[in-house]
Amino acid sequence: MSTALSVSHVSYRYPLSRREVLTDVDVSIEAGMVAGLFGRNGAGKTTLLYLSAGLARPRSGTVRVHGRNPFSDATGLKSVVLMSSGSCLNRSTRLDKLGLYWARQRPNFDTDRLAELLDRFEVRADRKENMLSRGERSSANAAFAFACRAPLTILDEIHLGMDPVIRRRYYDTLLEEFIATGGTYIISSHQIEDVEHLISHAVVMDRGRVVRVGDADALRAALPGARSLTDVLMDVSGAEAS
Ligand SMILES: Nc1ncnc2c1ncn2[C@@H]1O[C@H](COP(=O)(O)OP(=O)(O)OP(=O)(O)O)[C@@H](O)[C@H]1O
Repeated sequence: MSTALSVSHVSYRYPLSRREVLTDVDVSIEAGMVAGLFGRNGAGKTTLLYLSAGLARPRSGTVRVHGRNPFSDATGLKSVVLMSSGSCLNRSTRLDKLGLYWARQRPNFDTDRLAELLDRFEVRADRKENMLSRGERSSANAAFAFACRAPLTILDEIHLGMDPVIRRRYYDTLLEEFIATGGTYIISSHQIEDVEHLISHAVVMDRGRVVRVGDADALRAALPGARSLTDVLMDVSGAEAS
């Protein structure tokens, strides 16, 4: 089995900040799985995903996507797509036109799939990003992420703002894409119960460190009485159930 994402001894501090937000992080995600990244607010999840997508360079350590450096290697960069619920798309270009542009930049981009998913998520393809509601923006981002058909797809809290109907369609699409492409997907979400049944591997972060990693069933089984990965998260962060 090949490794989709390999993060070794990565530490990171934001420019102008003196505080290290990632400390000696080691994560390895095998290709062809859906993995979940969990942790409390400020744990460092988005920062880790940012580095994994080559959007910043670690202060120390290495990040590899399918063996390539996503920060400095154009092939590595095209092997990964990271989308969140915020503003990820060009604001002033119609989504269908933007899809044509993305197709020129990304080798596997599927414009027909983009049109199909925008329709499924009820986002008009003739809209520009700056005309979308919060939930529609998340849905458009998800449609672009899936249409990339990248070897590694990273979805960072992308469900935020989606209504329950669209959210269910989004999770169904994730499963459908995974089965159809055999690609690797990393989902970061605080709604652990929503994604727990989709993932086979989990990474749990706490205060800039990876504190649990491995098979999701094994992580649950290792904690006596744990019914979900939320219990594992509560345990690692020393939080008491209310
Ligand atoms: N641009 C920035 N400059 C300085 N510090 C930052 C910056 N962005 C994030 N941080 C800090 O880095 C730490 C990790 O943030 P990050 O966004 O990676 O956490 P997270 O686990 O994704 O949190 P959340 O679940 O709240 O989204 C936090 O303490 C945050 O305050």
